[in-house]
Amino acid sequence: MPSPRVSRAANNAANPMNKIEFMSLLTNRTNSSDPVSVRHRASDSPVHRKDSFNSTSSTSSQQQQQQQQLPEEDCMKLNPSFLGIALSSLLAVDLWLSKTIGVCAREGSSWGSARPLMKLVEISGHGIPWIAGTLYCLYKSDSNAGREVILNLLFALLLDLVLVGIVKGIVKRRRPIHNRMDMFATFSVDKYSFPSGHATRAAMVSRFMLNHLVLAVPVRILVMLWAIVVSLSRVMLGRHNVTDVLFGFFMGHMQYSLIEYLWLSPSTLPALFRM
Ligand SMILES: CC(C)=CCC/C(C)=C/COP(=O)(O)O
Repeated sequence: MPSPRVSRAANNAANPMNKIEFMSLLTNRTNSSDPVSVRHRASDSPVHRKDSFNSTSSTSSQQQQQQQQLPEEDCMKLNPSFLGIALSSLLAVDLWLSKTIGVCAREGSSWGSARPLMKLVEISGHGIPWIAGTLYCLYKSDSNAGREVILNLLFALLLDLVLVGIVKGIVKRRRPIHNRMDMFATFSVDKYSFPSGHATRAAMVSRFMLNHLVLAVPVRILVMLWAIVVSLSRVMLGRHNVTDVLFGFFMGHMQYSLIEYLWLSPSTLPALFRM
């Protein structure tokens, strides 16, 4: 049986690269006072070890410069930032929670029998009934104050469609894979899910109604519940992830504040109110 020393020597003779690589590691360790070798030692990644072999076979200054840059690149790959980890974790929780809540995503899902009811809730927050209803109220309104409020609601609904379309087009987040795309009347950007247009509309319209209509307390509670149910139904139907709806709800509130700021009135836009 050959001794370990003899077999190692035989191995090195068979594969000279082993010996060279071993020597290059040794050189890096022994020259610890040399700043360049300390830098080399900073990375023990296989990529870098391969490069230290190259440095022994070629010593051009360009390659040395390249080697000095590599450890920092390696660090970036091996140590992702805290923000990166936090975002990936949030995404994982979002996907898991959305799949868990998506109990009406299919007829065969655990709450599949409630799907037709959820689709009615979906239509109650759709843009077409809201725009058509607002136009009808505008046509029927006989007071200037009423017309002003309804015109601003129409403006808010149109602005919502534009802003949601822009954000969806920029973010381009796909709808959840468990969603069945059987939605009523959609635009091309509605293949994207961030943010939920139903959630923005529900938040904005409910705030608008609570602030500009005189409503009895039970009706006010119903309006708030409607906004919550419309938003929740988006995840239950599998149309959206939780973060799409949460951001949509927040964006709807912001849109309402924008409408308040841009409020159209006979003094700011007299031509619109002369009709
Ligand atoms: C066709 C019109 C006037 C509006 C489209 C409304 C719609 C389908 C929005 C998408 O909502 P989600 O982003 O919540 O799925």
